Amino acid sequence: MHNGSHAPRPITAGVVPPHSPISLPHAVPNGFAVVAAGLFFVIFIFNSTTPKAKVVGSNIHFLGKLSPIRYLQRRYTAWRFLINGPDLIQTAYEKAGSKPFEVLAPDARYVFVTTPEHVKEIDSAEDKLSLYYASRQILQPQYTMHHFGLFDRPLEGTGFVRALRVHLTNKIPELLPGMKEMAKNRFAELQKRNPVINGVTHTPLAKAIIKTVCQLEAHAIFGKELAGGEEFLENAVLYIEQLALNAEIIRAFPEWMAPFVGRFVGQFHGAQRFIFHSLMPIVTERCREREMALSRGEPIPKHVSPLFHFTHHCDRLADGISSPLQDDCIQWLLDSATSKVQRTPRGVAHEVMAIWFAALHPISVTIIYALEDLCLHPEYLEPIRDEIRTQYADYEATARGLPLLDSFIKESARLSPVESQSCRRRAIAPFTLSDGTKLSVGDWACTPVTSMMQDAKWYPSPLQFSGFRFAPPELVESIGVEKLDAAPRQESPSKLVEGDNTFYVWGAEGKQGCPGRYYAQALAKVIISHLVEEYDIKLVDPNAPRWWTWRTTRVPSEGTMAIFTPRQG
Ligand code: HEM
Repeated sequence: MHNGSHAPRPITAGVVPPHSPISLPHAVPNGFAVVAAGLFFVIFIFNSTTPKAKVVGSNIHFLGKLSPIRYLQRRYTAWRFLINGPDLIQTAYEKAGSKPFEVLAPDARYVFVTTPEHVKEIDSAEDKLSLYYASRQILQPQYTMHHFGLFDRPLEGTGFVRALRVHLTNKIPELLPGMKEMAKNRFAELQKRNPVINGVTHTPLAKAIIKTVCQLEAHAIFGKELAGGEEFLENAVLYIEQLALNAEIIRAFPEWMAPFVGRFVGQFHGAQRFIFHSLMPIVTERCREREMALSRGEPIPKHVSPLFHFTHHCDRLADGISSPLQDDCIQWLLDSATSKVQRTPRGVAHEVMAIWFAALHPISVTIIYALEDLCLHPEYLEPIRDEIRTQYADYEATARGLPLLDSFIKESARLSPVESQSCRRRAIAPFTLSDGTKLSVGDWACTPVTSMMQDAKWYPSPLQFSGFRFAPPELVESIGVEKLDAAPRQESPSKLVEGDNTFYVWGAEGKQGCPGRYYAQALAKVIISHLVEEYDIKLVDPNAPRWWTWRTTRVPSEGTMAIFTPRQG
């Protein structure tokens, strides 16, 4: 078992620490433990025999087809997946070669594929293998996103993908200057609340980064009215934590019990209601404005993001040079909606809540691990700082550049990815891969993203951290540091946002891949640039566990403390 400290084997299974999104109580009374164990056993047996295992042609074996011992072994492995997922995937990956392989979880059978041909097959069978239904199973949105899911998303695609892939991506150059200023202010403000020990501020790294990212993303996604309120921002983070916990509880039970369990657990967690009811008046007003403008044949009013008011864009606007793209995510969703229901206030509010879930966690975690890696591999700091000092202004003006930082983040994401499973598609109809592997309704197709990114077939010295592995070779050579020059590199340079047949961090390369990736990498560059430029950073305990795992997700340890010392000059 690996605990996430900086030792080279990054595939981990960890213990669940307290105060984590899915934390367990420290000490439980004995009587309670017995009842909980009994309940767990009942659920275990019950869940193992629910209708989802009885689909026609399923490869999930149940009691009738297997010996009782074999059956119990398989169910035990399935439940072990919750705390040991990445290791189980890695073991199966190593055995399978390039063939598809199966890993069982308590509530699904996962079929992992690794060849580009198979990935293409699973990505292009949208009528049978659905990203949307996989997401629904993960998130349980009916119970965790204030009754989202009352309508089914049309299979031909949705407006929210366009809202992010086209509108948000196009807007990055205009957002960038305001983002840095906002990151600076937010981080400094959060620092004031952190404990001072022996005259030094100790920063809980995960919390500080999540809250900083939350502030920046809230402006782009929820709009200025909401992003300015501290209570709203607190609830925006809490909503994700409660969602993750509630969805896990619901998934521990058989599917037919979800409505009861979902309604029950939902009562204790109010952040989803807070977010929904905060959004509704704003979205309703936007819908009304839009309808009125359309009925009068007038242009639809645009809402300017406050990020524009920070730096030189402010001057440009003052000079009368305005951009036609001055609006926010609520606006883009309304503009991009493909059905009437998605243009209703409820529809838009739900889409915003779903986007928020996709947006906040993975990029925050990517930034946290990259900062930790910078502390653990300080030899990269000076070249990166130098690049920021000499090229950040260009980056801000063009949204292009910072290749060393880009490569460093990519290497960090390769060795400490947020997820060990990507390209998830749930079978909504039976499906057969070209090699004859069958998926039944309810099974999932997916890729073993961590195992592939750490395979010596494609990555030389795959477990060695090489921060400039993906940077252009002549650039690395020009730094003139032998140690960095000698570290393993890929045959061709590539950028963080570029996926390929061995790098599925952003999902499949087809139209279903992550629509927020360009914004995500900009956010990471802004926040990391600001922090390394303004502070010397060190970890209080560089050997402490960095993460724990739940299913396939690597959750940053809340106990990781860092010291940010303002740099002179
Ligand atoms: C490091 C950060 C991020 C990572 C690693 C990441 C990764 C992914 C992956 C693997 C998928 C599934 C794609 C597939 O299965 O083919 C996905 C989907 C998605 N991502 Fe990201 N993402 C990140 C940041 C963001 C951000 C910042 C946003 C929003 C601004 C976003 C919005 C979405 C949405 C809305 C989807 C669902 C697309 C759909 O259902 O069709 N992501 N992302």
